[in-house]
Amino acid sequence: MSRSDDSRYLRGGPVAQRIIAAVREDATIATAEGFPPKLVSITVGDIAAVDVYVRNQRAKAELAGIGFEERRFAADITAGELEAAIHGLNADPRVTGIIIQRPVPAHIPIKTLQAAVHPLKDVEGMHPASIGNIVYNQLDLAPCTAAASVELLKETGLDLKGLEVVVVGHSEIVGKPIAFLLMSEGATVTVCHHMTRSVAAHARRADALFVAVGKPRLIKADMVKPGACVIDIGINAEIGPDGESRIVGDVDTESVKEVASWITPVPGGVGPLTVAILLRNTMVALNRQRALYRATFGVADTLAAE
Ligand SMILES: Nc1nc2c(c(=O)[nH]1)N[C@@H](CN(C=O)c1ccc(C(=O)N[C@@H](CCC(=O)O)C(=O)O)cc1)CN2
Repeated sequence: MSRSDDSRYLRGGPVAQRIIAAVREDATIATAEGFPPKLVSITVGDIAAVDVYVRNQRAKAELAGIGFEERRFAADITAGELEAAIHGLNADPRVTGIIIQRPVPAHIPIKTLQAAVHPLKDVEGMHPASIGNIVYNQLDLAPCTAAASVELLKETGLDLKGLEVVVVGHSEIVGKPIAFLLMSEGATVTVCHHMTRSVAAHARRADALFVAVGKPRLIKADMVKPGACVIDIGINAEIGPDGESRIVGDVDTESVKEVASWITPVPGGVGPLTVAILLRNTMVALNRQRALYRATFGVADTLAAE
């Protein structure tokens, strides 16, 4: 069966379109009221998968009526120089959201950069003070890839309460937030990582399996419970047999789709939804800024546009 007509594929595109249409309405109103949303992306160094992400962010931000600017920095920039650039963006009232694309080079402590972003402009909720919100079940602004992955699981209609979920990968931007988001929904969550003794043994028990490790085709059919939902979060660039660069996930899709009831394709699964959620988060951040202006200055909240 071809990719286009297989109902087992859980596609992010249709959900992303719905979200972007709603964001567009919000952004149009906010702009008319003198508060145009503007997202600034910070990229450090050259990484092909990140370039794909940023290209899609720009295209979808334009569709949603959100201003988008990319600031690119050389891989040998210092952490101090980057922090100074971020402080400049924090102080600029025209900038309403900041995203730091990951990964950054090893000499830059990512936590220091995230902590430099003003929490009100933190569109990923990755400031150390913001990431704790999901521990407290405040879920309206969560890290985008994690939120997109959970949103796709919800599309299956499975009851999340008590669902056996296994997350392979425990990064702070994807695996850990997924675990917290799912616990908030009542799922029973197991997180596997590089010290887990048998990832396969855990994975085979899962009603829903999330994979985010950056290892092409790590998960094979014999690691998946029949009827499970498999959410593939891997974005790995590789050269295909035709000599062209292509993106593949962490799941061996062709074999796993014979066992799973749902599987996210790569590309076309979590990726498009990640971008849509980033734009939705951008509006959540903007609305928090507006609420603060209102609380501080009364009704006038047109400062950003002036
Ligand atoms: N600050 C962050 N950095 C990173 C995150 C994140 O959530 N926040 N996650 C990944 C992002 N990423 C890979 O580096 C990535 C995300 C989304 C897409 C994407 O749009 N994919 C689409 C389109 C593919 C295409 O046009 O060929 C899809 O999968 O269908 C690409 C990459 C790491 N960094």
